[in-house]
Amino acid sequence: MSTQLSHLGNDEADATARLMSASERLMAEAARLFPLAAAQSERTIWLEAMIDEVPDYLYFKDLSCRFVVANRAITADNGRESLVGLSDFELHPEATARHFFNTEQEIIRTGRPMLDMEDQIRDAAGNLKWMLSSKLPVRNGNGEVIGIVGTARDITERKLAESLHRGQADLLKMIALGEPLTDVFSALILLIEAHVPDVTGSILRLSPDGRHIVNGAAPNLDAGYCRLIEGLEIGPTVGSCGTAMWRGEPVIVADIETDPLWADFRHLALGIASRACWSWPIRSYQGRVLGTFALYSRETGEPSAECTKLVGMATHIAGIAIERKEAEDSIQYMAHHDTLTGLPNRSMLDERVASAIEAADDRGGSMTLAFIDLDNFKLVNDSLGHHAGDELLKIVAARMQGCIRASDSIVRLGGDEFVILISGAMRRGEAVEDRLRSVREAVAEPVEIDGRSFQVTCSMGVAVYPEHGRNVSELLARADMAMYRAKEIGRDAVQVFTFELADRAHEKLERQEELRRALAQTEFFLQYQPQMDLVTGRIFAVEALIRWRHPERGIVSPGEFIPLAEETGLIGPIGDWTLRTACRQNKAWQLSGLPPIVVSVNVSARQFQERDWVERVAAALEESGLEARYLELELTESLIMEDVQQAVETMHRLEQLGVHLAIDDFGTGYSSLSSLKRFPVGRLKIDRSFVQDLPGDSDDAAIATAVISLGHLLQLRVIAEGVETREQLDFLREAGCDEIQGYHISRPIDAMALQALLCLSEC
Ligand SMILES: Nc1nc2c(ncn2[C@@H]2O[C@H](COP(=O)(O)O[C@H]3[C@@H](O)[C@H](n4cnc5c(=O)[nH]c(N)nc54)O[C@@H]3COP(=O)(O)O)[C@@H](O)[C@H]2O)c(=O)[nH]1
Repeated sequence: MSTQLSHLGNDEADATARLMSASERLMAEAARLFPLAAAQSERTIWLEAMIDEVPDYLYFKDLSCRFVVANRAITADNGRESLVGLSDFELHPEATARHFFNTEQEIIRTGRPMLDMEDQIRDAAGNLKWMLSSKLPVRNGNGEVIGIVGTARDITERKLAESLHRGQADLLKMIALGEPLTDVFSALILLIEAHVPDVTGSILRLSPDGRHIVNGAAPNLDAGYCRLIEGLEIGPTVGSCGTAMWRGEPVIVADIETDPLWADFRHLALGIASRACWSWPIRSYQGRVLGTFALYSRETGEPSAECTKLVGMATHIAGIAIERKEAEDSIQYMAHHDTLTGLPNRSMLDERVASAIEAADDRGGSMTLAFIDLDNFKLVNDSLGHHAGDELLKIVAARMQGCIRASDSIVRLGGDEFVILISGAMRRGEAVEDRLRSVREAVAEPVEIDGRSFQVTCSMGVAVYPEHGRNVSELLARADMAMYRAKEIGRDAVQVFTFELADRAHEKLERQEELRRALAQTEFFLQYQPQMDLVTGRIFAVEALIRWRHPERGIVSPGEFIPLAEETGLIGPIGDWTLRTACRQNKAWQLSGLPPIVVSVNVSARQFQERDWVERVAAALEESGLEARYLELELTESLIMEDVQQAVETMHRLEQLGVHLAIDDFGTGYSSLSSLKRFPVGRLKIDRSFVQDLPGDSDDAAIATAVISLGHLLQLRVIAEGVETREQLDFLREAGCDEIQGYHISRPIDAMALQALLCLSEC
């Protein structure tokens, strides 16, 4: 056979040359093996015999595309004795044959080979096969094309593996893109059905309670059958799937008709002409059973090893899909719910308020937001610990949820803050306060945590759409504002928002800003009010009293700004400033040669409760160089009574520093005599209110006398404040009071004036 390839391109010439040289080598090999077969006819016989041994298809066709030579592989696969003289039209369906014919005619017409073509054919046994084929022109000695030579190789397995890979990749992509689980399941089942002949797949899931069958997908299984098995309780003999889920292991039923596992359900399966059902559990990464992947077959029997391997892949992918969906669902849940109480959270509130507003607009109606804050929750947290605080929140949340109507929602904003959304208008004659009463009452029911029983109340602020705000943040801010007002008026109350409230809050905010500025720009200063020993007549101490030199309002008294400073937390830095300034001033008086006196500084509750308060007192003393015995801290009765245990501890630490402690405003609080005994204080200060009507008011006279006696019984010194008259002084001296403070001696004065006063009395 001679070859003329000069007219072909390089690649094509190479391929053709390879094929031709392979034939030549084949012939040379035949000549080497059979040197004695010299005659051409004999050589042809040997050559054909050799060609028949090749497992790939090898053939030669003439110009009309009829087989001239065809090896055994192609002949047998076509179910023939010989293909010589036949065309593809006699072997394949019309469309396939036409495709082959057109390709081959093109090769003959152009003289160009066609290499590595992939074609799908059906063999004589009816099996679909994928073939990789190359076809090349064959020329005679004159270079004329006289036919084609073709080779083809069965690549069905490789194609199946490729399609399986592609299918898996597509499935993983679907999972990654979060496509619906039923779509992923259906694609998975179709993939397996495409690779396992004559089976119908199904995926079932296990219900969240771990007890019931839930349909996943079964694109080719009878829908009526699927409906009938939905919700069945899994168990030791519940067909293949119910049993596989129950056992957590594959259940291969080769014959549904006889297998006892199907006793109660075989009529269902036989109704859809299924004779075998093989079910494998789908598991989570940690091994939890999530569902089953099952294959139904019309024939009795067991799955092949290949099928079992494929299903292994399928259950793995189904497990990933379900776990991902569960993770997605739980992320969604967490994004919209509070983990502690299980109530919806702020993001859910936004959505619900938006749709409640929409509904109100549609009906021309309204909706209401109630902002709820537990009263003194911090106290529970601080005194009983965070565990108790968390428990309380859970209990209260459940109680509130139990009180609201199905159409309303309750949300935890965070901490001890909740919001109730009341959709729609109130009923005729019903006020919002009535609607919220049951919630307040439920909250106020006694709570028992860790063996301790106590009660909490709550304060509520209400804002109504559309009167009080147009959107969720406006409504929430206004309900919050109203809630603060409810706290201000004594807690355990409901306050509906009003625009006057908003003005007040705005004003407050402005004053708060002014306070900040005052601190930054040192607009504060101290005045000092002398305290006199009634026996010696000596000024032995002064009380430091803060003042604010406001740029527009002039001197502002502490009674006006201390409560706001306490509320906003600014009392911390303001109190520090007072303490440091008073210590520095006292030291300065000492350094100026005056006899040492004690400076008394007021301490607010919030300051006193700060964790590092004692350290801050120590720092003020150290910084000023003042000895601790020349500093007295005035604590009010009510401050101490907020948390007696804690207060006594802090007082002892202060006592260890060496500072004096006094109880201010004595008589206005509720200190019990037993607790008073435990306070390491040196002085009681009779409140001004009991002094101002002395000596005329017999009640006040009795109280003042009693406080003096009580103080002395406890070995405390007693000072009376607000002494304005000689008569008051005389009465107090007569009653045994040790010391006095008041306008009668001196109004609060600045440091220079006090220095002069001290100098006058001492020098
Ligand atoms: N936490 C802090 N509280 C402080 C500080 N400085 C003052 N205060 C507290 O503010 C309240 C008002 O104080 P103020 O306007 O300074 O009034 C004090 C005296 O001026 C007033 N006083 C004294 N003598 C008389 C008198 O004869 N008549 C009369 N009508 N008033 C008099 O009494 C106030 C002192 O009270 P007290 O502290 O209870 O001794 C007041 O509660 C201050 O405590 C501060 O720096 N921090």
